[in-house]
Amino acid sequence: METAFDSVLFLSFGGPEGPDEVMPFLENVTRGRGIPRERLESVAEHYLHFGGVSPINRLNLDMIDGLRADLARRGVDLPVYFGNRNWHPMAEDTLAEMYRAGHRRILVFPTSAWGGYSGCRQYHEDIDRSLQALASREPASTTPEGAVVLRKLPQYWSHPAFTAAGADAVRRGIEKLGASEDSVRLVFTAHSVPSSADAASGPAAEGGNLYSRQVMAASQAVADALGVDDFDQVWQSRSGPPQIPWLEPDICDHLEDLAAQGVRRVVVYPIGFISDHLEVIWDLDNEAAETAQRLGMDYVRADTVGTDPRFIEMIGEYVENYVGGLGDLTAMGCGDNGRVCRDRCCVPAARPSRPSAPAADAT
Ligand SMILES: CC1=C(CCC(=O)O)c2cc3nc(cc4[nH]c(cc5[nH]c(cc1n2)c(C)c5CCC(=O)O)c(CCC(=O)O)c4C)C(CCC(=O)O)=C3C
Ligand SMILES: [Fe+2]
Repeated sequence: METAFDSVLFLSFGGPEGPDEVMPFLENVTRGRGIPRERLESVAEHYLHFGGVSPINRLNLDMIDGLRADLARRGVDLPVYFGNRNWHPMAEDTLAEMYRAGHRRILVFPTSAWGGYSGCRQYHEDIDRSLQALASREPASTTPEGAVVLRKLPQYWSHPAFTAAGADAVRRGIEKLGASEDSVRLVFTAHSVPSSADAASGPAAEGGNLYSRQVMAASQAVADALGVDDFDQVWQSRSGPPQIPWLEPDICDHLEDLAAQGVRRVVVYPIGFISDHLEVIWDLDNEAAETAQRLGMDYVRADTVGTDPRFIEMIGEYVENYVGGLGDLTAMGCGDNGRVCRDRCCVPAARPSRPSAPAADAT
């Protein structure tokens, strides 16, 4: 097979690997974001509750293993590298390593399914920042002969495999609750974002709110696959000062409302994330689970898609479709070298780029 692309960068958020890394990691995440210090300290405690280790890196490496096997099955002979926005291995370092290994045409798979600033644009910014770092480390990368292309793969929130894997996760969650006379309320959750950032994403003609509209459409698709008419869309893990509006309702407030309505059994599916990382295991398995328990509700948190074979195959399918250089460049979220997406996906930026690069050299 002729390959226009020679490698894959699996690009994610990053997470600490021990107690000493928690604060430096959080400082990278929140640099220039105006997140109150108290919020940082309480989030640090969530990480410290798990020994300062976020499961996110291991979960990403598991998906990468799956992807490697899937690519081998397809006969797509591309190495898969791993890099992050906020912690080691930093995307900047991984890109330099890839460059030194001779890779010049790189497909980037982001671990966010979504559009909008946090879901899409920030990954373009990571690519841009990594290229800037490469220019100073490897000046040849700025010459025509040494030039690099990093092509971000499209958003996959509407891919049938994402829907099917999610529907099965919910099905398993419902089974875990066990049989009962009482019906089960299905609740979808995704990471909250500032309402202003949500409003600013997506074509103005369509009313902005790209991220929340995508999340709701994805939830609707999973509900349809399950034949469920009644479900709720809620949000989680908000940060930022309380006076600034973020997408609501929050999952815990919503559980209170459901209990007041007499709902006794809930399955919560974190459709906003692709692995059971800290935002899932803390905010849902601890906080929301405790809230449900206090309210006397039966509560099950459904699995994220993670290493579900259909989801891994979806990633492999994207790589295979784009490897020859023929993939659809107009697909939402797709773009080269950190240049913003077509279709006015996450333009205009809800916020300026970060004022400075994160501490890529910190250990
Ligand atoms: C839309 C979205 C996704 C989904 C898309 C995607 O997956 O990319 C996501 C994922 C994640 N968010 C994560 C962790 C954090 N997010 C924070 C802060 C923020 N997230 C935001 C949005 C999102 N976040 C926003 C608008 C902020 C405010 C500050 C800012 O504008 O940047 C903070 C700061 C502290 C706090 O929570 O206040 C942390 C620690 C982890 C890693 C978990 C682990 O370590 O296992 C993951 C995968
Ligand atoms: Fe985008």
